[in-house]
Amino acid sequence: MPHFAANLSMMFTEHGFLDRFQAAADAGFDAVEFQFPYEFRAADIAARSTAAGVEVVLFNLPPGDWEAGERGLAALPGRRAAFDQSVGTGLDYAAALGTKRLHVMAGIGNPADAATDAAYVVSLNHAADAAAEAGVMLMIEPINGRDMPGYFLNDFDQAVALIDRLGRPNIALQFDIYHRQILQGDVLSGLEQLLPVIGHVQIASVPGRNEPGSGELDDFLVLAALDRLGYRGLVGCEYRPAGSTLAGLGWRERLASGS
Ligand SMILES: O=C(O)C(=O)[C@H](O)CO
Ligand SMILES: [Mg+2]
Repeated sequence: MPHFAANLSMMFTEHGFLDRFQAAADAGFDAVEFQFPYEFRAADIAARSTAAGVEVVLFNLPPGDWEAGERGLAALPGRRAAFDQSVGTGLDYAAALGTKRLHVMAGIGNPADAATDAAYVVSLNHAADAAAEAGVMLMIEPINGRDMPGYFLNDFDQAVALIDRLGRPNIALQFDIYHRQILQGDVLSGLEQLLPVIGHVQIASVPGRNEPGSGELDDFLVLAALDRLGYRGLVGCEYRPAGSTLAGLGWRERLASGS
């Protein structure tokens, strides 16, 4: 059975953010991830994750001005200084929390635009240098255009070609099964082919983005395939519980029992 991380931006939202660490531990998770921790002090988050005994395995770099529509800065030609600053902030939080994986959001932009593509490459190279010094892996994740219209990185082939082109050992693919199924399906072949460049996996049902096992895909078959393929990394539970978080956790027992 894969090693699961509770996504605290989507799960346990019955509690305030800082209380979600203990709630996840009480529900049997020893690892957590979340999207944006930046409205809280890193020291306060570290105190809660340490007290709960959960490892913080992944979060995102600051995404720019979310309210104004920004969804990351890496591919934005005019936002290089802000991107560099976001790398510094993300790495400071990672150091405080002991986190070894950071997701770099690309931003809204046209992949066919040469200036945008060039900005993305320069940004990722810069971030990879800084992250390497800190022993941190950077993740890039294709995101479907229904959830995030206009997102620059919206294709798995595009992401893998970029990882190859950059050739940086600390840049890897965040394979979100939910986005993959919406973007192109063929999930099992994708996992098998891309395994060498996958640094993190996330899961949610499609189309509802709820608990695994509640959508169109046989998520249990996909999770079994991850084991069979030898994936030993984390699987982030990046789903919105259909009801209460605890009531929805029965999928773990169903997975374990194979029913
Ligand atoms: O939306 C997703 O799938 C993510 O993993 C990111 O954290 C973007 O918010
Ligand atoms: Mg994701």
